[in-house]
Amino acid sequence: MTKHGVVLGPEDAVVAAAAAARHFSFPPPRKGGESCRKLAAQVDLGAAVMGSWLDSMKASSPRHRLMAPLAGAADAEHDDWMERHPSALDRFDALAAAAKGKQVAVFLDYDGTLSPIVEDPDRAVMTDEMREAVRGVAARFPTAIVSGRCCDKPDPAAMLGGDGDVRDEGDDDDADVFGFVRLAELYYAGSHGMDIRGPTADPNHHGKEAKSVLCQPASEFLPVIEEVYGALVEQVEASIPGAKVENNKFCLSVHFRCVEEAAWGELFEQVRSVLKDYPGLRLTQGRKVLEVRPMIKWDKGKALEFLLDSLGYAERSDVFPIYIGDDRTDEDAFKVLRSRGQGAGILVSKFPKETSASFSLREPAEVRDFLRRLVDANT
Ligand SMILES: O=P(O)(O)OC[C@H]1O[C@H](O[C@H]2O[C@H](CO)[C@@H](O)[C@H](O)[C@H]2O)[C@H](O)[C@@H](O)[C@@H]1O
Repeated sequence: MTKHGVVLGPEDAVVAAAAAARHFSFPPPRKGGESCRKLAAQVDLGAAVMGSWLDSMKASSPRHRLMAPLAGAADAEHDDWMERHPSALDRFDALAAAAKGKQVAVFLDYDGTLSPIVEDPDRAVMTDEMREAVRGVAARFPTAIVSGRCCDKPDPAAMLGGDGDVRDEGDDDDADVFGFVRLAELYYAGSHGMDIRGPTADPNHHGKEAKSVLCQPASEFLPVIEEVYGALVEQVEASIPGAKVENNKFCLSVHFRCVEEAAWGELFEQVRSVLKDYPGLRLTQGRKVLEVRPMIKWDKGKALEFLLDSLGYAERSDVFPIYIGDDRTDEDAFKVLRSRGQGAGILVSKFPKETSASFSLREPAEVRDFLRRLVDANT
C-alpha cells in the first residue's frame, strides 16, 4: 500500500460487492423521506417569520424518548431510513470495493462527528483514540477538518511540537478547531469553510508545498463580524441566561443549548434586531445554535470543491472523497458529492433526518471505528 494511494482493482468489483450486499446499491437509493424531519438549511433573515424559526430551533433538538404508542411508528421510520442510509460500518466492504483503484480523500466535520456534543462548546474535546485514528487516516490519504469553528490562532507553526502536535489540552485558546484536533499534518477549513489552511507539518506529505492560508473568501467581512460580535455579547449574552456568543472569526455562533426553551423566542428576536442593521450578513441554524455568516456564496460544499481542486483532483474521475458530518451545514458537502457522482457522504445521526448523505454512522465512537477500519484496510 502506497502512501495516499489505495491499492485498487477493477471497477466491476464495485458492482459485484454492491450486488452481494442485500438491499444495497451504491450509493444507496434516495426515495421518499416524507416522514423524516425536515431540515430548513438556511433561512433568509429578511423573510424570517418568528414562528418558523422557533419551529426550526425546536426541530434541532430531536426528542430522544418517545411515548409508547409512538415507538412502533418511530421504529418503522428508523428501519426505512436505515435502508436508504445504511451504516457505513456494515457496508464497509462494499465502500472499500467502490474506492478500489481510486484516490481516497477524507473530509471530517468536528463537533458531533469527531467529538460528542456537549453543553459547553469550549469543552468539546476529542479523545486520544479518535486523534490516533485521524492521524492514521491522514498518513494514508489527504485529510481535512471542515468545521464551523474558527480555524486556529494566527501562527500555529510557532506552537508546533516535535511530533507535529500543538498545544496542551486545557490551554485557554482551545475552542478553535486546530486547538482541539492538534494535528498539523491536516488541512483545515474553519469558519464553515471560509478559512482554509494547508498542512503546517511534513511539507511533502501530499506532494504539496506546505502553506498556511489557502483561501479566505470572506476577509472583507472581518471588521463587521467583530462589530456584530460585540453587539451580540452586549445584548444577547448579557440579558439571556445561558446564551453564549462564540467568535469564529469569519462567522459567529449564538448558542442556545443552555437557554430555557421559553426564552428562545426572545433570543431569536434579539439576534434579529442586532442583524437588521447588517444586510450583508445572514442567519443559519445548526444544533442548538444560530450562526451569523457573511452573505456570500460559500459554504462547506464550496470548501470541499476548493480542497479537491487544490489537491489536483478537479478533473480526475478516479477520486473517492469521503465526507463525514452530522450537521445541516454538512449537507452542502453531501450535495457536492451527489452532484459529482463521486465518493461517499456519511451522516452521523442516531435519528432519521432528511439528508443528501448516502450512508450513516450513529455517533463519534462509530466514526472512530470507521476511520480505524479505513486505516487497517490500507496498511
Ligand atoms: O461544523 P462543526 O465542526 O460541527 O461546528 C458547528 C458548531 O459546533 C459547535 O457547536 C456545537 O457543538 C457544541 C459542543 O458540543 C454544542 O455545545 C453546541 O450546541 C453545538 O451547536 C461550535 O461551538 C460552533 O461554533 C460551531 O459552529
